[in-house]
Amino acid sequence: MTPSNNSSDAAKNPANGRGADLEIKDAQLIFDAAWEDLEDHYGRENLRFPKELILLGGAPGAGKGTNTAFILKARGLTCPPIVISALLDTPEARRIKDTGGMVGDREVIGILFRELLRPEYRDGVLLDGFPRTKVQVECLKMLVGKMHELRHEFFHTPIGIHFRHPTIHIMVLFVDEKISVERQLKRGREILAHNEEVRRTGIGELLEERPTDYDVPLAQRRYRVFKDQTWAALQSLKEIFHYHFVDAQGSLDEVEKNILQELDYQSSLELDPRTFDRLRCLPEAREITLHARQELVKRLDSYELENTELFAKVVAFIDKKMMPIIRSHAISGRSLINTEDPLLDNPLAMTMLIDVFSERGYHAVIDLSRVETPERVDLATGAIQCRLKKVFHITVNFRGSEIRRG
Ligand SMILES: Nc1ncnc2c1ncn2[C@@H]1O[C@H](COP(=O)(O)OP(=O)(O)O)[C@@H](O)[C@H]1O
Repeated sequence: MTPSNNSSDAAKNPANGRGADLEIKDAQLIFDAAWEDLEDHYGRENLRFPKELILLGGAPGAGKGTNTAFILKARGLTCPPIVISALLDTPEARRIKDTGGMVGDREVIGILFRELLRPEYRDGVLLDGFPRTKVQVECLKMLVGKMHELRHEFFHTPIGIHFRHPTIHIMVLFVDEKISVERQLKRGREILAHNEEVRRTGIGELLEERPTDYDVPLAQRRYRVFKDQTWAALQSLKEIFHYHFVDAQGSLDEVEKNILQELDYQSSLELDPRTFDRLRCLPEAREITLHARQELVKRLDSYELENTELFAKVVAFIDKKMMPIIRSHAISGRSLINTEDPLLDNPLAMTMLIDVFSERGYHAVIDLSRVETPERVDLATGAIQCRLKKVFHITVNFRGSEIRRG
């Protein structure tokens, strides 16, 4: 594998004219190659990935390394984290990292996928620094897709237990450029001091000295690369996975508090996979309210165009039969209208009525009751024959008048 590949480098820079489609195609090619390699090397039944992935992102110096142990403890994980930049250790990868750039997606994906298969990560693992680009984000989505596919494939087999429902958390530690640069330089100073001490005493291990931790323009470049590429790429994961945004500007204590708060809040969402599968067909309230207004407009226009006659009847019904009553309740803002009009037997007419009121700023609710009215008695048997009467109770609420008596 080559340390850097041109296609993904180009994809990382939207300014060079390559569109999102090409980025996805790149991702598909990179993913397919990496996946094929895994299947050939390990066999499909051995592609056992971690049940839980915690993807820790954030600007350089945001505190990813600093807070890793704390996050692992909070999630009950005991295995060490996977630090992506530490995995990328070829001379070429080092050269790119030293100048504040990013190593090619092909290399990152290839190395990471293999690493994820290590048995110690089965229950869950934290990844520090992945995904960093749009292509890596797409590859992550494809990987999770494959994890679901394998889960279904092996569900009813003796090895089904190794293919559990994956839970993916994205945690982004946010700091601004000023703090990012300050903390990168702080880390540089700490590492220098540590290494001097190791050399002096011969005790301990030397830490890597990164050029970006000692040079303000390089540290700034790293921040900007993060902001332009990684930040945007991470946003697209919000809708798919558990997404935690953590303000990491404050003191260590404050950041820990923010992390716990985020994890606590989201843990209520971590249902058993079967429960989740059962509920996921129901949209969340925010999803349906988000586009409610546009949907209403679309429906009203379609009534006018496609069901003109019925729509005209509904509007005439509201105008002639309901509005006089509603007007007489203008002070209270609440009126209840009962009707047996057969127009409302048509469910579409009912929907139209509710929609028209919504569009005009009212809130209408329809309730239906069926009343059996005795019509005839069979004198021989005593049986009573009833007629079914349908009564629609329409409640219309709106903002009443502010006028108060007295
Ligand atoms: N909340 C914080 N307040 C002050 N310094 C911090 C904070 N979080 C991290 N640091 C310091 O910033 C430097 C970089 O942190 P590090 O965890 O290595 O960042 P990252 O892994 O995100 O690049 C370290 O010197 C660390 O001690």
